[in-house]
Amino acid sequence: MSRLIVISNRVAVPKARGAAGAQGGLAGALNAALKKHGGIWFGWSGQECEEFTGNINLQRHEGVTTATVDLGHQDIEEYYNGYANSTLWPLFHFRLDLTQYERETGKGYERVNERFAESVAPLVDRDDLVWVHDYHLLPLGARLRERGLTNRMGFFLHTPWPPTRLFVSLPYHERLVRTMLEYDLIGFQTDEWLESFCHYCRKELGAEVDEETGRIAFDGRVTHAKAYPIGIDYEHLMEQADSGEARQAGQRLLSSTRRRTAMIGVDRLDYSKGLPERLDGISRFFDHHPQRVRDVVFIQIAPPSREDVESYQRIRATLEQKAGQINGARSEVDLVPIRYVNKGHSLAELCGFYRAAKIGLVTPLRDGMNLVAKEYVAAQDPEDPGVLILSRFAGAARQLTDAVLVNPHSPDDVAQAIQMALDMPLEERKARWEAMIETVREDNVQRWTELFTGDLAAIGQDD
Ligand SMILES: O=P(O)(O)OC[C@H]1O[C@H](O[C@H]2O[C@H](CO)[C@@H](O)[C@H](O)[C@H]2O)[C@H](O)[C@@H](O)[C@@H]1O
Ligand SMILES: O=c1ccn([C@@H]2O[C@H](COP(=O)(O)OP(=O)(O)O)[C@@H](O)[C@H]2O)c(=O)[nH]1
Repeated sequence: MSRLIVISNRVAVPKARGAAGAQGGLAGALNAALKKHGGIWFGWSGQECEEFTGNINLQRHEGVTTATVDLGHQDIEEYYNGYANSTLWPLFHFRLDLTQYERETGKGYERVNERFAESVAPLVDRDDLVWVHDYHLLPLGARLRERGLTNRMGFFLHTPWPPTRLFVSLPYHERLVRTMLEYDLIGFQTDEWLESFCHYCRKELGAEVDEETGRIAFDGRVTHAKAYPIGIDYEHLMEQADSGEARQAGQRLLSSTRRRTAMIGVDRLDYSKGLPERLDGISRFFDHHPQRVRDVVFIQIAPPSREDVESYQRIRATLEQKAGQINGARSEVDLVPIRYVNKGHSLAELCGFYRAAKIGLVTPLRDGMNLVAKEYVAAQDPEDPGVLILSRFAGAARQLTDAVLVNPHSPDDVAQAIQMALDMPLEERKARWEAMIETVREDNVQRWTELFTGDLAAIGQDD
């Protein structure tokens, strides 16, 4: 079996940047993938240095070798806060209103991709499989090819890929996608994003695209594109869910809610997660059913994320204001309907909360996958499972079709789903859960890794 070289912006090293929970689903998923496969995980340390030196910090932790570099202030500003998170992230989540197009940040993005290529290239052996992740590193494969790497190289996009009519608003969009076609295999979370990418390649680049097989021929090269929905590390989650830490966390939550039904939301504080819209839906439920305010309590866990980006500062302020308004209008001396927790929790604690909460609210406006939805399902008591309310615009909705699917933009829809969930008979809850747990258990992160790396390794063998 070839060694795997995983390259991503975010690397889960013990001292990584950010509070617990702020690192999102990618870090946990890749950690699981590498434990299984062996190899090296390269990326940014999350630390800022005076000037980029290219010095690599090698560490071995729980069987995974990480190789990280520090970035200078200007690099972080232009590449991470700038082009990645103020241009590509909003654009890829269909938010043209938040997308900034700045030539300087684009240059910083190119520069950091160049630096990554320069630093990681010497670590790659001839037979290694190279697997690059996410929108931070779209041109990295091309930069590695320029350095003479002929390895099989794959790329996985964890976010959505936007429709062509939105994507073409990006200056130099053609140049960016041309660089992506230097990868041998490009993976997407769902067929929808895959189709949008193929559509772009056909319409804008004039590439020859076989929609059936995902074969894209352009400029004398062939790239394969396919959907690989990411899953959770099911076994690991079950161990965590069985721990004393999980039980304690669940108990703590239950004793604080007394006899009220707990509803839970767990999301990085990101505008793509639809948090203010979720509160609007809850508020609408209270408007329609004032007598039920005493029956439910909503707990939103929202660790801060990308705090140096202005749109993230704004969403935080909006959310705090909205939670305050609803609580102001609905609280009693012994009752606060919304608990907004601005810090992260361990997976074990989350499992305890998931199980104690009889409703899981996962209502992003747009999301590549959303692993929280799958974790919520996995953590349920099979004899008395809770109800998952899930946005139809999350990648996860393609697989979890037995969740209560909602339009997160509609407060009425969300309110109605809450009512339905609260009143759902045990039989129906069980039937829905049984239908969902199978895909959560089987289509796990190990399977995702095997499918992607298996396809990547096979490329070239029968072409
Ligand atoms: O690294 P950050 O800037 O702190 O952000 C955290 C991660 O957020 C995004 O996660 C995505 O990947 C998940 C796993 O595939 C998926 O379920 C989710 O829908 C995506 O939003 C981002 O794409 C990652 O690069 C970040 O590390
Ligand atoms: O306090 C928290 C909040 C979230 N998470 C984890 O962060 C990930 C979020 O992944 P998801 O795919 O839902 O969204 P992303 O943040 O990657 O966009 C999940 O594995 C959560 O368990 C965590 O460990 N602690």
